[in-house]
Amino acid sequence: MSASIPAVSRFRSFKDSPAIARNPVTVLQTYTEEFGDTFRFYLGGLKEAIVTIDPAVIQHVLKTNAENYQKSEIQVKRMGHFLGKGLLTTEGQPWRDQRRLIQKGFDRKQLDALTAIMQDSLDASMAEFDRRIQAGPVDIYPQLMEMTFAMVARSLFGAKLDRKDIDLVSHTICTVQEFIVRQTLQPYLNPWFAASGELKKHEDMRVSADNVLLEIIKQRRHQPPGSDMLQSLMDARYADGEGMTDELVLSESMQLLVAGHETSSNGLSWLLYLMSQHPECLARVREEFYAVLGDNLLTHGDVMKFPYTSQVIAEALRLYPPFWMVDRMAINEDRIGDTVIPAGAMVIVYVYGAHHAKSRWDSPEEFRPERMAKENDKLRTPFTYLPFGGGPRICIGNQYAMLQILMILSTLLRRYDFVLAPGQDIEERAMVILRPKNGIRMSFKPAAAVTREPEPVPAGV
Ligand code: HEM
Repeated sequence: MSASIPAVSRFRSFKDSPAIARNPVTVLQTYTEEFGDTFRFYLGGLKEAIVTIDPAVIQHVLKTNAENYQKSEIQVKRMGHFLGKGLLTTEGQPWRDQRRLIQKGFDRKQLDALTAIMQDSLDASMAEFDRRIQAGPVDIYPQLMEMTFAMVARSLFGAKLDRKDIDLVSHTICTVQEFIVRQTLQPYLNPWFAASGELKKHEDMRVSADNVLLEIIKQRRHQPPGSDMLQSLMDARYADGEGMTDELVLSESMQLLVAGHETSSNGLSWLLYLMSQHPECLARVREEFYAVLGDNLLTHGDVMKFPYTSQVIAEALRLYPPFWMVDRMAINEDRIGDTVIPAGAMVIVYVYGAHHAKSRWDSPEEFRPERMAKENDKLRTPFTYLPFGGGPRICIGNQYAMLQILMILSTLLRRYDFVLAPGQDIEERAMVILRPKNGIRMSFKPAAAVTREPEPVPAGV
C-alpha cells in the first residue's frame, strides 16, 4: 500500500475493532486528529482502507476521476445479490443509461405531479401519528421512518398502494438490509448462513415482496397512466427506443425504496432533536412556515421560499449526515498531488469527518444555521460539505428529499409543539446510516396551545 499515506498500525486497528463495530465515527474522529486528513487503517485488523476528509482527494475520487472508482463490494456484490441490477449496483455505461432514464422520475414536472400523492400519504400517516402521541412520548425515529417510507412507496407505486403491501415491503427491506450488514461485518458467518437456511429465508422474503410489486407493475401495463414514478419509469426510453422490462422496473423501484427509505427520516429525526434543543430556532422556522403558507399545504413550487428553514435543514445534515461515509474501490493506481492510491484500494470518503473538521468549520460542533446562508456557499471550499455525495453519482433523490422534509416539517410544526422526553442519552450510531442509537423520545401537544395562546391580560384591566 501507499507509503505516502500515514497509517494506523495493523495491531492498533485490530485492538480498536470492537470499538469500531460499536460506533466507527468515534474511532475515526480520533484517527483523523492524530493522523491527518488522509490516513490508512485496517478494517477488522485485516482489510486496508484509505480514509479521507481532504476536499482535494474527495473531489478527485468522486468527481474528477470518478471513472476510476467503483462502488464498494457491499453495494455491488451483497446488495446486488438481493436487489439485482439497478442504479445502486451498476457501473459504467449501464449505470449511465439507467441514471438518464430514472432522472426523469425526479424532474421538476414529475415532482410537481407527485406533491398530491405525497400529501395524501402524509395525511394518512398523520392520522396514525395523532393517535399514537395521545398515549405519551413516542420515539420519533420509527414514526418518521414509517411516514417517509409510505410516502416514497406511494410516490413510486401510486396513491392506492395498500397499507399491508407497504408494510410487507418495508419489513422485507429492513430485515434484508440488516442481514446484508451482518454478512459484511461478520463474513466468517457466511458459510453458516448458507447451511442454516438463514440466507434462503432472506431470499424467500425478497421473492414475496418482489411478487407483490411485480403484480402491480404488470397490472399497470393494462391500466390508464398514473402520475407516479412507476409511470415515468415505464414510459422512459433508451436511445434505441426500447423501454425497461418489468423485472428491471422492479429492481430499480426496489433500489429507490432502499436508498430513500431511511435517509429523509433520519435527517428529520436529528432535525427535530436539534430544534428541541434550540427553541429560538424552532420558533423562527414555525414563523417562516406561517408567513409563507398560512394554513395552506406545501407544494413543490414553495420549496425555495424558506431561506431560514433551508439553512436549518442544511446545518442538521452537516452535524448528522445520514450517509456518514461513502465508499469506493480504485480500479487503477491513481495519484492526487503527493497522495498515491494503489489499484484495488478501498477509499472511504469520511463525510461525517469532513462536516466536523476544525480546519474547515468555525466551532464545528455547534449548531449554527446561519453559517449555511446562501452568501457563504461561495466562500466554502468545494467538497467540504457533501450530505448528498458529489460528482456523477450524487444523490438522485436530493430534490425529492428536500420536498419530503419540508412537507413533513411544515405539517408537524404547524400542528404540534414538542419537547424531548427527559432522562435520555441521545447518541449517534453509525451503521449504514447515522442512526440515533437509543432512539429519540418526544412528547407532542397541539401547537395552538403554545403559539396562539392569548396575550396575558395586564394587571388592573
Ligand atoms: C436526506 C435524505 C438523503 C440523503 C442525505 C441522501 C444521501 C445520498 C448520498 C450521500 C448518495 C451518494 C452515495 C454514493 O456516492 O455512494 C446518495 C445516492 C443515492 N440516493 Fe440519496 N439521499 C437522500 C434521500 C434519497 C431519496 C429520498 C431517494 C429516493 C427516493 C434517494 C435515492 C438515491 C439513489 C438512487 C442514489 C444512487 C445514485 C447513483 O448511484 O446514481 N436518496 N444519496
